[in-house]
Amino acid sequence: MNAVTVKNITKTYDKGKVLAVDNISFEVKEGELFGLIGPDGAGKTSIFRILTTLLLADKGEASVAGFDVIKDYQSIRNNVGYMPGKFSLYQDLTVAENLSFFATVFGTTIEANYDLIKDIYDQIKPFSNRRAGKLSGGMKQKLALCCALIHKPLVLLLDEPTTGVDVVSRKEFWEMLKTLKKQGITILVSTPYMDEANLCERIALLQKGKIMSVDTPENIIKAFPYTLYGAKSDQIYKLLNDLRLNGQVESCYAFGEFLHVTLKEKQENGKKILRVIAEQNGHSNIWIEEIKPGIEDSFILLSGEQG
Ligand SMILES: Nc1ncnc2c1ncn2[C@@H]1O[C@H](COP(=O)(O)OP(=O)(O)OP(=O)(O)O)[C@@H](O)[C@H]1O
Repeated sequence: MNAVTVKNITKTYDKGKVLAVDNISFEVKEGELFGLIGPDGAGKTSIFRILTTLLLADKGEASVAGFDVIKDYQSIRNNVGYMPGKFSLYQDLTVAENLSFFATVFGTTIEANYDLIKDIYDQIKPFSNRRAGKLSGGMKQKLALCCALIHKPLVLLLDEPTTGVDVVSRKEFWEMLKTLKKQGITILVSTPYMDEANLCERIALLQKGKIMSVDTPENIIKAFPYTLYGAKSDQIYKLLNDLRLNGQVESCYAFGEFLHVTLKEKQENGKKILRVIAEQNGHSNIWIEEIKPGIEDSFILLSGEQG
């Protein structure tokens, strides 16, 4: 059975003027760790709010844990754990009070489901009397996850849980998700960070309310149809412009300290062609190597194809 089914969902705002979600469909299998990957404004939060019954879609159907988002909204609320991007904690309540509040709302107790949250809660237990508003970003995130898990949900929906959190906490958070997955919980998580896509079993790449691809990160990367080159010289910005203006170059964009470049035609001697272009434009300290594409490269390519 699918844990989440989204079928031809469309959502607009402002009397149809803003198209936030554009006829999207995807499925999350039971026990899967599935990522919705896309930049700000791609439509991630709208999808989560539809799946958690907080927002009505204009068109389409969706179900979570076998329950329809409209007909069975009450059952969804009881079987889904939701960690919204913002405002999921009561800042004036302590860590322990937040947790017991969420347990009470769901008609359970902290003790009844403690085994599920124990490993995560142990990390914030020393601060159980501290107000949530006074916690660090990483600790807030752990507490919010405990609150979303306290009623032992079948499906966990996490909207940008690692946005604004330091690198170490982000890493710890993904470790926690792996452990929860092993305990049989289905996880749908959104993120604008492309590096986190590789930590999911399958992903949907989302842009301007449309899904561009749904597959494993490995397959999405494998489908990248060009040979990719990394390039730099002592005038990197000039090199970017020079390559973009050259008729043989298909795409060129800045990526960290390098440029990522593809050529229109598959060439045996692509490295040499790029070096000659750079030299003809007066560059020195030229470095050009064939490199492996990543999810970011696939995302940029698919975004371009989508226009
Ligand atoms: N209540 C609203 N009224 C009007 N437009 C909205 C509303 N909520 C979202 N939008 C617009 O819909 C689009 C999708 O927004 P959504 O919040 O779903 O995307 P997102 O991927 O979660 O991005 P973010 O991380 O910025 O929230 C954006 O263009 C956004 O400005």
